[in-house]
Amino acid sequence: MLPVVELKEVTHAYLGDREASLAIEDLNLSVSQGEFVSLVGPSGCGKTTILSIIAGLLQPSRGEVLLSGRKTAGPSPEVGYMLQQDYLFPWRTIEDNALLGLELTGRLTGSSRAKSLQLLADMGLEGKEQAYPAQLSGGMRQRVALVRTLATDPGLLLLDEPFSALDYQIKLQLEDLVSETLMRRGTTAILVTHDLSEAIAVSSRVILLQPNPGRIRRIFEIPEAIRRTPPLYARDLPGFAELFHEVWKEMELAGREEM
Ligand SMILES: Nc1ncnc2c1ncn2[C@@H]1O[C@H](COP(=O)(O)OP(=O)(O)OP(=O)(O)O)[C@@H](O)[C@H]1O
Repeated sequence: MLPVVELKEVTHAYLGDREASLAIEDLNLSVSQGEFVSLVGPSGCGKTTILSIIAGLLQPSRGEVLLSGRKTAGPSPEVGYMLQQDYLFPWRTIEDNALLGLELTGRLTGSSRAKSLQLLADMGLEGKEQAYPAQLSGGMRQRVALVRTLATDPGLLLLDEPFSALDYQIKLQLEDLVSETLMRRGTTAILVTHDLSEAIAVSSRVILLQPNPGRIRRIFEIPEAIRRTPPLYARDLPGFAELFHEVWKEMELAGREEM
């Protein structure tokens, strides 16, 4: 089967007035259907640049990105992008916010609306449909943003630190919910996070990047037992702490070598 997303020799330099800065260089990455991959690494190693390129928001200076085998040219409805901030519209109800992606892509029908309302209920938001964002907690708003992204049924979900602004306990609950929802739907996802324990708990593969320029330093395959266990409980499994220390050590080295 074709990979959902494939990066081939992708290089990107940001152009300033006087000089170009090389953000990522010769990056090769392939993500298969149903995989949940995390990108981790020291600040500035190119994680957000990679997501922006996959989302079609940024054209790489060199190399190519294939979505299900097809070369990308700009943003695709196949790709859902969820950010740290929820970006809900304060003047729209929760239901109307959740349906926004469907509306904008001309896919709002009786059946897609019913599915979205069900998804809101699955996310524990039943009864909140007619509320406004300001009446909800941060964790609830982030769940609405997730429903809005999933409602369009993207083949690939990009998550840029979606839990980092939340309280620790809420963050753990949301990790569980998102991981379970994505696994059930078979959604392919790429997560950017600074939280190594989150990356190990939710992913099938953790990709460690190093900066200057951004390159893949090491790929950690997450053992099946950890992968199949809800993130909250995965953290207590044998082998989790060792894996955490291994990734941590490698990340320290990646950060130190650039200094
Ligand atoms: N718009 C831009 N213009 C110029 N340089 C940029 C721009 N965006 C990012 N960079 C540079 O590209 C490199 C990669 O940045 P990027 O934001 O992708 O890294 P990151 O790993 O997501 O960082 P962080 O973990 O701090 O969010 C950094 O050196 C950064 O300074």
